[in-house]
Amino acid sequence: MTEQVKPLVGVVMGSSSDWDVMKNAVDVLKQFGVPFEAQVISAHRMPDEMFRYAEQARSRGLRAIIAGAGGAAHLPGMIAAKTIVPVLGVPVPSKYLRGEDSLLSIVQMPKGVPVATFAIGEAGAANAALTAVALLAANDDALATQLEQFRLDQTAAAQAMTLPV
Ligand SMILES: Nc1c(C(=O)O)ncn1[C@@H]1O[C@H](COP(=O)(O)O)[C@@H](O)[C@H]1O
Repeated sequence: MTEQVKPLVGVVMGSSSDWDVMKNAVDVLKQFGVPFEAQVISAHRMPDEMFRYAEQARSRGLRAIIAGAGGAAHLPGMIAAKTIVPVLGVPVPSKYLRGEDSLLSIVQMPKGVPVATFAIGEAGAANAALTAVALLAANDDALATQLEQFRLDQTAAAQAMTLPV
């Protein structure tokens, strides 16, 4: 029997329709070898499951929760209301308001219940995961070295950019 690695990061989203955006977070966690779990939890459609997830997050060993939602995006804030595990909120682009509604729903938290809020869409999801990696790297030298290398590679790629002039 193989031993299950306990997830350190939880990735949750309000709908499977958020996956194309939120998979950018999952891809980063996979790239860094961070144990994670990913699932649909909707504050509006699954409130009891959402509270249970938030209440158990810390005792289950999660160190960060990446929560993405679109429109009336209450999921990140309501999870943050029920746990002290850092919540990283990702506004998913919405059908009618291009995600500006999602962004404002997530970012305008009352003082005392923070959600670290990222940019709308794919870059926001990837950056949320990179921030989760950085949080974990504070107590993990190997992960810190990996993150340093990622940034060096990124710098080299930018330095190698040319223009068609
Ligand atoms: N904002 C929320 C929440 C929530 O905050 O709990 N639950 C679902 N949704 C959002 O509704 C949008 C449309 O969902 P459907 O595609 O399932 O109709 C999605 O972007 C989802 O995140």
